[in-house]
Amino acid sequence: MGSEKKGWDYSQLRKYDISLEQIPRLDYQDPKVDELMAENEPVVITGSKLVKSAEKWNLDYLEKHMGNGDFTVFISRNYKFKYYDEKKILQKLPNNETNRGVEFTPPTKMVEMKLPEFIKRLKEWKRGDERLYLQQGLNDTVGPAIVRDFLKFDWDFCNSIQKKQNWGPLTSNHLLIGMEGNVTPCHYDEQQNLFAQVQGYKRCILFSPDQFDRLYPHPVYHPHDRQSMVDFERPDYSKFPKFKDIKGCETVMEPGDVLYIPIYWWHQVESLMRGDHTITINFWYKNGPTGPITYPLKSHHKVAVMRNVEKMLLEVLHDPKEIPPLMRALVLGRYT
Ligand SMILES: CC1(C)c2ccccc2-c2ccc(C[C@@H](CC(=O)O)C(=O)C(=O)O)cc21
Ligand SMILES: [Zn+2]
Repeated sequence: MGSEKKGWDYSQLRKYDISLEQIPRLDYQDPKVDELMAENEPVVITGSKLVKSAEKWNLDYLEKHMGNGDFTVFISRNYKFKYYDEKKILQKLPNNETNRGVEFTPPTKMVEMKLPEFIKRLKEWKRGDERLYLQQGLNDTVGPAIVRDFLKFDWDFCNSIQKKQNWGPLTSNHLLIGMEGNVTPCHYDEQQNLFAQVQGYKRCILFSPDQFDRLYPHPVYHPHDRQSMVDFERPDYSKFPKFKDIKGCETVMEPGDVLYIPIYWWHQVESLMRGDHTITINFWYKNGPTGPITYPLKSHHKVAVMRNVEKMLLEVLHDPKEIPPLMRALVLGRYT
């Protein structure tokens, strides 16, 4: 990103000790876009009209047209919005023991909020206040004008990608309204994601699934399943030594950009500091049928295998503490 007018500068990015390449930015008509997506490689698609009908979605327009339904808003006392799965907080073990001895305090609160209140708190926010992040699945509770804009998304564009890449059905669109400086910490999802930037600038840092052993995800049974345990701002290299070798890629998204976040790819997303609020719409698709399995397995297949092994071991051993000794006995000295 040279000196051309880009509407942001490096002082608005958080500093990490991570080596990052640039994610390619290609025009939506460039055939290389399809090639990269077919390889499950991330790419920033520019110039599409995917969410052009939403470019007028500023806060006043949304306040006027979003209807008076409740919206899901996450509240955090710091700038991080680390996702947790509520269903995994209080889980019963088969022998009726709760929590598997996991003490978990949710790092964010999830509340239902009317849009005018959310916008008021966004506008009145000052340093030290709690931060807010609206993350609402777009459904029919929104007002008719928003439905009209939604229907005017360039569905031919994303439908043609879905078909070309042989993806499964579109499962959801989420409207994300974040405060400047908000960070969604590093995690992976099990869906293909077309991440469309509508307002403001968002920095996306991505890592391939083969960086799994450098990002130390929480155990599968943990509420923070799929999220990295490493705090990028203060990495604990004694607990997570391989994080030092991490290799990733990044981009700063501008309004109109569409980032392809391939299934199982790790991503950390931050709304630029001092960059005003951001608005994003994501398009999540189920993955298509896995084609002919080739060997050695692709790294994202290995992640799926590891998840299944963890689930099976937990099912039979009951106690998570029994997993490391059993895995060591199985591997050390035998599969070296
Ligand atoms: C994980 C979570 C909370 C969730 C649970 C259940 C249904 C939907 C979603 C959902 C949707 C978007 C985000 C944030 C976004 C990154 C960013 O823009 O901050 C991102 O990570 C992505 O688009 O994949 C996060 C979530
Ligand atoms: Zn995600």
